[in-house]
Amino acid sequence: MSREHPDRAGGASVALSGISKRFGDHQALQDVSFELRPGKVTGLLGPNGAGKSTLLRILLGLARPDAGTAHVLGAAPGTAPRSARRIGVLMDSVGFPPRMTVRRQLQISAVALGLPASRVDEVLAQVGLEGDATRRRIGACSTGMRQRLALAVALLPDPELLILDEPLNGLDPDGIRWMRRLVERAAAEGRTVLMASHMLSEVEQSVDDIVVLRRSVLFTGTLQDLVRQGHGRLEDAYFGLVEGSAPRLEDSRA
Ligand SMILES: Nc1ncnc2c1ncn2[C@@H]1O[C@H](COP(=O)(O)OP(=O)(O)OP(=O)(O)O)[C@@H](O)[C@H]1O
Repeated sequence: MSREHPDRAGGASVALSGISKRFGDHQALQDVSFELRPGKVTGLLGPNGAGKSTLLRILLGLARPDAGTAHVLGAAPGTAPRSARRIGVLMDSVGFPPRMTVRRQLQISAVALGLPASRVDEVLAQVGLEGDATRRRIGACSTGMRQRLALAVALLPDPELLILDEPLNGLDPDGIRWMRRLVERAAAEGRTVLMASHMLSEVEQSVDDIVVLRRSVLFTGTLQDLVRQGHGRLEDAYFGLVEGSAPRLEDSRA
């Protein structure tokens, strides 16, 4: 099954070229370039402070790069027509108002996006939040339930592009398997999925392509090619890249 969207015809749905970003005297991103393809899940890997969240914020138009260009669904970040309904974002599941119920939070998000109320029940079912769980105050939800709610908000608009920052946080093994299937299905439907995660073993099971970031792009390509660099082990390939890059990172702070 493949969804038809004009921006998906052939080209990349996200293209970054030469993106750099500095905070004071700290160079957070340096000359970052890569592309994301429709129908693929791309894993964004990198150690703490590598610049992953900064990059996601730039993609969403929440931060401005100092240099470089970004195209997201055929436009500059944050400017694609109807972008709020074409991009689903899971970045933080702790920011919800604690006294709000799960269902009410989704109803408000649906109204804000101009979506029909029926969409709320559809996504609640999709993320496995039904019955009593939908009437629970968010403050009384488990971390895993909040993560499912955050994903439900991301899925509400039936987006072409899904940006997921640490989507597996707080999920139990069953939740992790469920998330993997959901992401796989999203890609099979022709969506573009970018997933930042520290969980290498899970990334290895979920993604088609990989970007390894540590201020600069250390690798961009298929999972298969990266694993081959580690002689069959993603972990070895990852640490080979990341540990090999450490001196250059320190040099940059001078
Ligand atoms: N608004 C800001 N002001 C100053 N420094 C910032 C700001 N945002 C990020 N940084 C710095 O930029 C670097 C990259 O941060 P970022 O949060 O993008 O990394 P990350 O890869 O997402 O890390 P983590 O895996 O820990 O979430 C870090 O050194 C961080 O302290």
